[in-house]
This record gives sequence, C-alpha cells and structure tokens, in this order.
Amino acid sequence: MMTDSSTPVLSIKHLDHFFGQGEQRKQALFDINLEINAGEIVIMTGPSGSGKTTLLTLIGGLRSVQSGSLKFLGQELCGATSKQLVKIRRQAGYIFQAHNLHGSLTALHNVRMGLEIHPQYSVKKMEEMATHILQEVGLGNRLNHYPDNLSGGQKQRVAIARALVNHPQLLLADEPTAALDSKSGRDVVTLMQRLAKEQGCTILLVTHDNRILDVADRTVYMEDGILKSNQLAPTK
Ligand SMILES: Nc1ncnc2c1ncn2[C@@H]1O[C@H](COP(=O)(O)OP(=O)(O)OP(=O)(O)O)[C@@H](O)[C@H]1O
Repeated sequence: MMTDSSTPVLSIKHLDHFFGQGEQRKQALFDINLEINAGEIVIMTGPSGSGKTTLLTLIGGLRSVQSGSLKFLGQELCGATSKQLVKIRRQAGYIFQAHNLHGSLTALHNVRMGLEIHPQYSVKKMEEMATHILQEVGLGNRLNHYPDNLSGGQKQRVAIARALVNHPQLLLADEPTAALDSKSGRDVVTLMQRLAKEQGCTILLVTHDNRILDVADRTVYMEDGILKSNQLAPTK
C-alpha cells in the first residue's frame, strides 16, 4: 500500500501499556502521542528501561496494543486480530541490536528469508532481489558467507538488507549500532539513511549512540514511559 504525504505513516494517540497482572501489574507507557510522516527519520533516545523497545514492538505489531490508538498506514492496531497483526508485520522492516541472523544460513539465504513471507515470488526472483540488495549494502562478494565469517558491521549490513529487501514503508531499528565500533556504526546508519531515502521508507530508530543523532530529521526522548519531547533536531 502506498501512502501520500498527507497521511502520517504512524499516528499514536493516548497510548498506554501495562505488563503483568494483578499485584504485578506495572505501567510501562503513559499517554504516548506521536506522529511520523512518510520519509521522516526519527530517532528515539532515553535511559535504559524507559519503554523504547516496548513502544517499538507495539508499532511493529509484535505486541498487542491495549489502550489508546496506534494507526500504522491508517490501520488501527488497537483491537486488531492476530491475522491483521501479521499483515502489519509484513509492511515493516526490523533491525535489532543483535542482528538475529540465522547462523546456519548464508548471507544470501538470510536475506531471502525476508521475502519468504511473500508467496508470490519464485525462488529465482527472491535470489535476484536478495543478491541485488546485498550488492547495494556492499556485500556482493560475501553472498555465500555464513554469519560467523562476517564482521559485526557486515552482519549488521546483512540485517539491513534483510529488513529492506521487501521495500517496507517503515523501518524500525532498535539500537542497530550498539555492538559496533564507531566507524562501523556510522557506516551502518549512513547506509540505512541512503537506502531508506532511495526507497521512500520512513525510519524510527532507537539509540543510545550520540554519534549518530545527526541523521535524524527529528529526535524524541522517552523517560519513565513518557515521551518527553517531540522537536526538530537542532542540526536541521
Ligand atoms: N515482558 C515484560 N514483562 C514485564 N515487564 C517488562 C517486559 N518488557 C519490558 N518490561 C518493563 O517495561 C519497562 C520498559 O522496558 P523497555 O525494554 O521498553 O525499555 P527500553 O527503554 O527499551 O530499555 P533498554 O534501553 O534497556 O532496551 C521496564 O521497566 C521493563 O522492566
């Protein structure tokens, strides 16, 4: 589904989230409000345990929305069925801190897995698409390498290729540079930024890494489950 610039890719209103039951019940997110437009790169920062990952997993349809409104591409996730959530998941790409590659699969096969949720593609077509995006991330000569034989930055580039091979509308990245040295971290975000701009993809990136804040159009700050600020980055 395509979005025009007047429809926010993401619109969150009065979102609360709780973990646990009864005595153990604990509120993790409080009245979150956030809109992200097509093509924006938004960075979310904030201390450990403040609720960033919880919010990211709700947006990506990996957790059920309990209260408030969360619309992704105009579709309401609060009250969505598990079938609808599966559809949502297919429209987002994910990159995690621990790249989550399958150790027993080559780089090419890991990326191809990102397409296997779309039954319309033949194996040959999937291989072509996976090869192309791996070339784009500079790993054209590493197609048949296993993750153990790649550096941290290369593994993260495979993860980027896997997340973007579907041309998702939204890329959700949770501390994608955490395991990388500063040069590799920088390369990885620059690459995400370039590919997302080429594909018209929106990015929401959680990071503790101050060195990459300048890639954002906007930064937001989470503290104690409250989204504190929602402003233009001073660099732009
Ligand atoms: N599955 C869960 N069950 C119970 N509590 C949880 C669960 N997941 C997260 N929490 C709690 O919710 C709060 C927010 O956690 P979350 O992982 O979203 O924070 P974060 O900002 O992503 O932290 P970090 O930067 O360390 O990854 C924390 O208090 C955490 O203990």
